[in-house]
Amino acid sequence: MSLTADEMWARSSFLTRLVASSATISEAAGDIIKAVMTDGDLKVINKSAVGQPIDVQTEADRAAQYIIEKSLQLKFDNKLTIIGEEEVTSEVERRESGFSTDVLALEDRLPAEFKAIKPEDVVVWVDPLDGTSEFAAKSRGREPKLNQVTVLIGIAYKNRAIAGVVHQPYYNGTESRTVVGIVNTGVIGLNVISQFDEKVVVTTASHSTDAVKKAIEALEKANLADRIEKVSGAGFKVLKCLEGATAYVFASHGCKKWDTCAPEALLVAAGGTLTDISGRPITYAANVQHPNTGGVLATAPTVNHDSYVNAIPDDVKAFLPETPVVTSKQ
Ligand SMILES: Nc1ncnc2c1ncn2[C@@H]1O[C@H](COP(=O)(O)O)[C@@H](O)[C@H]1OP(=O)(O)O
Ligand SMILES: [Mg+2]
Ligand SMILES: [Mg+2]
Ligand SMILES: [Mg+2]
Repeated sequence: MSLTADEMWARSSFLTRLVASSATISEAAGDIIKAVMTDGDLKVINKSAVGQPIDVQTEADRAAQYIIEKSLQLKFDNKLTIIGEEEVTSEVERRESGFSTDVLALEDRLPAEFKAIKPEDVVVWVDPLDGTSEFAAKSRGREPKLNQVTVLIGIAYKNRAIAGVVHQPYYNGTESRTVVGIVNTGVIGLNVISQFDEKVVVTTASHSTDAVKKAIEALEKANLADRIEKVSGAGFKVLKCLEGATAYVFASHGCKKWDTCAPEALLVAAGGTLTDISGRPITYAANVQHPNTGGVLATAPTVNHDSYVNAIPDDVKAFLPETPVVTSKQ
């Protein structure tokens, strides 16, 4: 006899409940993102300091951050440590209290260690809208590639990314999809490709630097990159690595912990790997500095991660040090 949704919730551990709620909340955030786009006034601001490269934020980033944080804290009695890209400023009335029964069905496969996780053991890393430069492309006179926009909710335990929700509001035009992964448990929402006819390496479309170019050239020389695809968003690039690309390489430090936590967990759950450019694991402790100072290197399932790490030139690695863990607030 199959269980009702409420019965599935009642028998589930905290982690499965958190991921199941995050999946549905990411979809509510996706609805809000689409509503802002339909409304047409993105209310774009530049977050960066004077003299720094432009770093845009829109009303969709702000409103999506708001609904995600408020809904998660309401559902879990304000017990969560949430670190989000944006401040919780743009009020949205809606609270999402639903959850995905597809995610709750993973409960039986959850490792015993994960079943014992409590709210105070986790850090939730939220990027309410990854790929803002695409979302806001029209403000700079360019047609946006909206399928590159994602909502990212990542869960870290003992400093490691263990569960991730990657929601694509415009997966297929206006149709959305939600992809979820829990490490050592499973992936739902996408068919993982792990055989490759050619080595496609994805990298940044909007934040290229000399080091980024040098890393890519070295991979080409080592026959590890037959074709380069420049696309936006850390979430979208990791989805690419699950659907035919071999690697995601970003030898720069603009990408932050909320960009990589959910994608890393999803990729690792599928059998892939995500580290910094030197092969060091990325730490998601609550007191870690936010920028991924060591860059990002992700490889698809069945790909030899070390071969990519080894091909990155030493001077590029030296330029991208490991992220320090700090005790003071940043
Ligand atoms: N220099 C930077 N300044 C701000 N955000 C950055 C920078 N570089 C990367 N990011 C964030 O990392 C993501 C992946 O980078 P890229 O698309 O260049 O590969 C971007 O979508 C952006 O996230 P967000 O859109 O959430 O601000
Ligand atoms: Mg941003
Ligand atoms: Mg981002
Ligand atoms: Mg963002």
